[in-house]
Amino acid sequence: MLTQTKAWQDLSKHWRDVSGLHMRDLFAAEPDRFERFSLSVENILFDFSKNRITDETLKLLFDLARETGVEEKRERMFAGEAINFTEGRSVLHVALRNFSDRPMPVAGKDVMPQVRRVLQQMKRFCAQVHSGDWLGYSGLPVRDVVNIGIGGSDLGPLMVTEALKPYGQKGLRVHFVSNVDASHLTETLKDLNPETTLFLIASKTFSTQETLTNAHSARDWLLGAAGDERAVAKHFVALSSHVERVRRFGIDPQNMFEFWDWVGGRYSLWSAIGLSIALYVGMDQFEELLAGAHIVDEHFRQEPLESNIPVIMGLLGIWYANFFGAKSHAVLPYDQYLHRFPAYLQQGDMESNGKRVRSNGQPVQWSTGPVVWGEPGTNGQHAFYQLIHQGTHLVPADFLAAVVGPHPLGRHHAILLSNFFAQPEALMKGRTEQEARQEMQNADLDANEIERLLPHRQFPGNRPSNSFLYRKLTPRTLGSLIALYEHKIFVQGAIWDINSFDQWGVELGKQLAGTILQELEEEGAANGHDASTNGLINYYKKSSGRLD
Ligand SMILES: O=P(O)(O)OC[C@H]1O[C@H](O)[C@H](O)[C@@H](O)[C@@H]1O
Repeated sequence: MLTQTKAWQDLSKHWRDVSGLHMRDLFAAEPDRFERFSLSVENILFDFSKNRITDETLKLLFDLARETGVEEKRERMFAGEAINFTEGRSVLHVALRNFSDRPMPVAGKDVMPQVRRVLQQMKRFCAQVHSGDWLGYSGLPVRDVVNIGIGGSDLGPLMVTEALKPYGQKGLRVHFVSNVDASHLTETLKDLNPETTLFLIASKTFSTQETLTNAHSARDWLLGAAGDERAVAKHFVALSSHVERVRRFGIDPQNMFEFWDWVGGRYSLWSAIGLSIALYVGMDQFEELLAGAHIVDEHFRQEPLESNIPVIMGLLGIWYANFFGAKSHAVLPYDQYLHRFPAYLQQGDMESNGKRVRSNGQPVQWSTGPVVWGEPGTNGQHAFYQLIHQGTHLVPADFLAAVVGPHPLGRHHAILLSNFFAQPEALMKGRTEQEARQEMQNADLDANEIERLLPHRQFPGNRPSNSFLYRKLTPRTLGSLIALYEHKIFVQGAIWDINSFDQWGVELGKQLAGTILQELEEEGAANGHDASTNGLINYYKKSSGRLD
């Protein structure tokens, strides 16, 4: 039991000793704090010195990782064991970017040949589309690619294609339709030409209601223009693990790019689900993305815990969630191209570690995954940073930025970076009473006014953050960044003793929606639910003329 491990108990005691320390004082006493508490991998500098930690804290956190078997669990993942124990599946997204010659076994069989086969198939397909050899029903090449998928079949490729805009291939545009709200598909298709549009139907299960509904409507849109079923083969490909359902939808399995049940949806952008990425940036750059992730996989697998970045990211998160009671974690990219990164990590982290049951079936007695949220800096500064600086919640935050911006435009990048450096500093230092008073005296406020405003204008600081400073947002660096977070999530799930790889909680709402959809479409009033749900459904039915 986690809370009964020696390391946990030592950490609890240690927390009482250090939680009152201020990082200002730690920095004043330790001039080498930055050198001691920063690491790097693949052009990414990870500075974790602005955390409420001492050497002893880190030592105890590493003890916790050891005592809870993080290293053994990591080995079990890389060895292809069925660590997704509620679904009996391996968790082997690392195989999708395995550039070593190590085999990756699932149930005793190396999966690398099939991984390479699909990569080759993606490569051939990208070449055909890029060269203009892949033709639509009227003989025109592809101009627009529409990925229809949701959750892991949307967020990863959407985030990556946004992040890698500067690497977009000329002439090919990508679009993402996820929401079953007809507005999403309608708005996307309104400016597209069916003759030059290619749909990627991305769904691991190929049974997701939103995706299939959108895919059927997209098919009708195409057939409305083409008038001939044979057009489907030229305009629809499937990215899925379920060949039978793909066939039933009417997509030729020849046009299917396969992945496997050992790839979790939220870990799938490295698989065939990444086809929109490969089409957009080219297969070479897609492989660079994989290579960046592979570098971090090797780092995670081989580095001792003490210099292992994802391990440290995970442990720091545990320090705040379980000892300081932090409930959320902010991800703040000072990089506009990463504007979907927080949204992507919301699924990655919250669907993985939003769990309340241990591996032995007992409820956990400790906090698990935090609420993950964020927006690009500097926008967030003008919206919600106030709460992070001065509110009553402790919000550990990750700051991310590139040394080299993609657009040399005036002083923009220097200004952006000045904010990237200033905010973590301000969070750490706060503003003392003395400083606040001095500032108001300098502004010639009268003495009474100064005393009245003093409590409002000082703030305690001591708010922790990590800074990630990478050289440039290349496909390789992006791959590394994403993999760092994937493994962080793994480390935390391992310590919390939960299954980071299932998502049963998502099911209940889906089942209820199925029943309600039927009720919306049939005669009469709904009466099988609680009074609120009945009331809402019947209000809707009356208002839309479906009920007298
Ligand atoms: O790829 P699909 O099978 O269509 O699944 C899409 C998404 O739907 C589900 O509800 C899960 O919660 C997600 O983990 C998954 O990524």
